[in-house]
Formats: sequence, C-alpha cells, structure tokens
Amino acid sequence: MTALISAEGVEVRHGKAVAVQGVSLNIQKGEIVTIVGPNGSGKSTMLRALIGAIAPSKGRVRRAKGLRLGYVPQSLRIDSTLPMTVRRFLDLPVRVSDAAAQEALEAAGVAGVAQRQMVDLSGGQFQRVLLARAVMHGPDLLILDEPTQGLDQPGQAAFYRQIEEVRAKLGCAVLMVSHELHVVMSASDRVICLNGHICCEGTPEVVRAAPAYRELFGTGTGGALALYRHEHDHDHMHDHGHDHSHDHSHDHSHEAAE
Ligand SMILES: Nc1ncnc2c1ncn2[C@@H]1O[C@H](COP(=O)(O)OP(=O)(O)OP(=O)(O)O)[C@@H](O)[C@H]1O
Repeated sequence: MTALISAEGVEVRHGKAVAVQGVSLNIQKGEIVTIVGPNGSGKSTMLRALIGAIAPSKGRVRRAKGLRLGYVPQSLRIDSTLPMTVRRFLDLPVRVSDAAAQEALEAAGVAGVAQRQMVDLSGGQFQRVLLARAVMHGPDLLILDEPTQGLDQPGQAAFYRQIEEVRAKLGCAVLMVSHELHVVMSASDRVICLNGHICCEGTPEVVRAAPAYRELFGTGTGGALALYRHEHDHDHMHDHGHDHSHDHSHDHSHEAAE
C-alpha cells in the first residue's frame, strides 16, 4: 500500500542545531499515529517537515499525489476585541456553504455553536472548532499539533474520542503530536516515540513497555494508565511489527493497584 506521507532518513536543522535526525516513518490510509516525546524533542519540527513548511537538511519527505491535508495548530490566538462568530471563522480563508459549515461542526461535536463568538468558547469547544475547520475540505490526512493543550484530562480524553469519531466518519488518517501520553495512547493505532531520533515505535502497548520509552518518561504515570487499560483490554498476543522483544504480561500488576 502506498503511504499518504513518508519520511526517509530526515534530518532537520535550525541553524547549526540538529533538531531531528535519521527519521523514517510513514502514515498509511486511515490510521491514527501519535508522535510522543519530551519538550524540545523535535515533534513540531518533524510535523512541519512533513507538511512541507520546512525543508529537511538530509533525507526526503514524500506526499501522495493530490494529498489533502487538514491541519489543527497547537494554539491560535484570537484578538478578544475582534468580534467573530464561529460561522464567520469557518469562512476563513475560503467561504463555505452553510451546509458544509454545519456538517463540519457536527463532525467535530459542536453542532450548536455556529452563532457564538469565538472568544466566548470554552477551551474544548475552541479546539473542536479548529477541528471542524480542518475537516471541512475532506482531508485524507488530519495533522494535529498538541491539540489539547490547556484542556483538563477529561477534556483531553473527550477530544481524542472526537478524533476517533472523525476518523471513523471521514476515513481519514490522523497524525498527532502530544506529550499527554496516557490519554493519547488510548486513541492511537500506532505510537512513535521521538527524542531527536525515533527511540521506539509500535502499538501503544508495545511502546509503553519499551525500555527506551520508560527511560524517557518513567513509569510513574498514576491513574492515567488505568484509563488506558480500562479502554484497551485486548489480547496482546496480536501485537506484531516491532523489534522490541519483551514480555507484555510482566507489568500489569502495578496498574491494577493504581
Ligand atoms: N525556528 C527555530 N529556530 C531555532 N531553533 C528551533 C526552532 N524551532 C525549534 N527549534 C529548536 O529545535 C528543537 C526541537 O523543537 P520542537 O519545537 O520541534 O520540539 P517539540 O518536541 O515540538 O517541543 P515541545 O513539546 O516543547 O513543543 C528545540 O531544541 C527547539 O529549541
């Protein structure tokens, strides 16, 4: 299957500093992939290289011909003195029909906010309006850069459920960046752990158990893992496609206690 987007041995520099190096990855149709990593590990840089906003200093990025991208930025400031309804915001930069606007708002889980002022929305509603704008033109790939910053944990979990719904409805692939690991893990088919280079990757369960991941993030993740466990009580024997050999059954006991 041809990837929607792929990177091969990508290195990106900011001036002399290498932000990411040797990164190879690809995103297939319909999958939800999350890039996790500590602050400054090159996550946003990698996204920007993938969407073509910055050029790699080595390697290459390929995008499928005619690929339609929807992008949800990390945050967006709206001038609080500028009156703008949600409906009007959805007309930027291209005017859309009322039907298309309403359909996008519904897909993003905020059907009732069209006539509200952007500045009056709650954090969760605001992010959903950004999501609505990103899905408006039927993307093949939705890219989100830490889309739940500033939301509390239930808000984050709800937002990721919404992303899964959008994927189910539109059939688009999703690539997101996050360091809200536990919540995001439950919503991902595949996780890529980045720290300047790819440390480990695979299904959420595989990455969570990988030594490289544990080294970066530790294991003291409290109740969030319980949330993850709760929603993914699946058979680990089916986890394939990774090169980290370990016993999946060894570390579940502490979660039950959390
Ligand atoms: N425009 C820039 N000019 C110079 N250095 C930059 C620029 N953008 C990012 N960097 C540096 O590149 C490295 C990677 O930054 P990047 O924003 O990609 O990390 P990140 O993983 O997204 O971080 P965070 O989780 O904090 O958002 C950091 O050391 C950062 O300071």
